[in-house]
Amino acid sequence: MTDSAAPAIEVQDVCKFYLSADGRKTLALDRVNLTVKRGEFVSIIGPSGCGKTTLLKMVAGILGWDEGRISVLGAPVTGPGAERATVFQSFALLPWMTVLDNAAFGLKMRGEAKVARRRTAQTLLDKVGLGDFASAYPGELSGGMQQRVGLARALAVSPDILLMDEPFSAIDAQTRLILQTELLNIWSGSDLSVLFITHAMDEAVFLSDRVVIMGARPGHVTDIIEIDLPRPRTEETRKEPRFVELTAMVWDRLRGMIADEHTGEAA
Ligand SMILES: Nc1ncnc2c1ncn2[C@@H]1O[C@H](COP(=O)(O)OP(=O)(O)OP(=O)(O)O)[C@@H](O)[C@H]1O
Repeated sequence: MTDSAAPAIEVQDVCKFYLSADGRKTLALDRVNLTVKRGEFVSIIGPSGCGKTTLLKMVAGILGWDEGRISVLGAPVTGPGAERATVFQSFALLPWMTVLDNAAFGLKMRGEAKVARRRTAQTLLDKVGLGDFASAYPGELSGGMQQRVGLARALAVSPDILLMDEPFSAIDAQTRLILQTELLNIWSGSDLSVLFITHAMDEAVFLSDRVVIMGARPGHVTDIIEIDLPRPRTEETRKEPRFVELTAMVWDRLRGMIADEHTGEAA
């Protein structure tokens, strides 16, 4: 059961420990709180190892936690669910399947009939600009095109919530800018709530309503920055003084933590 008034994602006082090979318990996330409202686009940025992927996997329902509560659409997370879809950095496409069957894969897992799932997948491939590549194989596509297939596959299952773990980080810089705009176009015409992990400050600012900054050792939320840039955002947005200012603000908040991390490494 979902609650129509509840936020899309609610993380309350969540702690996560990992067990190291020698049996020691390490605190990976320390009392993390995070809310993503319905229809909101929220990015998480933070130094390597601060627990961004751990948090996303917990919201996806593929990793447990030790303390606190996580709910989506008002219902406690107890595992993966039909209302959430995930896009990973690694594309995670099946190389022996055509682009169409890759895009239809989530629907196949849900038991949808072949004709219906292929029809839906074709619609989504058209939406991400790959309509003509349905019968190609992933190995024949560029990285940017493969990630478009990953996005089509995630959207094909009509999720309420899209969880994206550095989806554009393996893609060249120019294509990345184009994919950011395409993602915003898809999101703005939908009711999707998005939780997006990135290392790129300009990407976080360009895409988001709010940017959540995390610190490491143990992972915790240090800041939340409201991104008050008007929408729709376009290539012109990137040239606006406020865009530059917000990107600098994110860097200011991150810089100290990253400097500490390098000092720690050198010691
Ligand atoms: N399976 C695991 N077993 C033990 N420790 C783990 C495991 N997975 C992650 N960790 C540790 O938990 C912490 C958080 O890892 P996580 O991958 O969530 O960070 P991250 O912020 O996503 O990093 P990156 O930006 O480098 O992808 C790190 O210190 C990592 O070494």
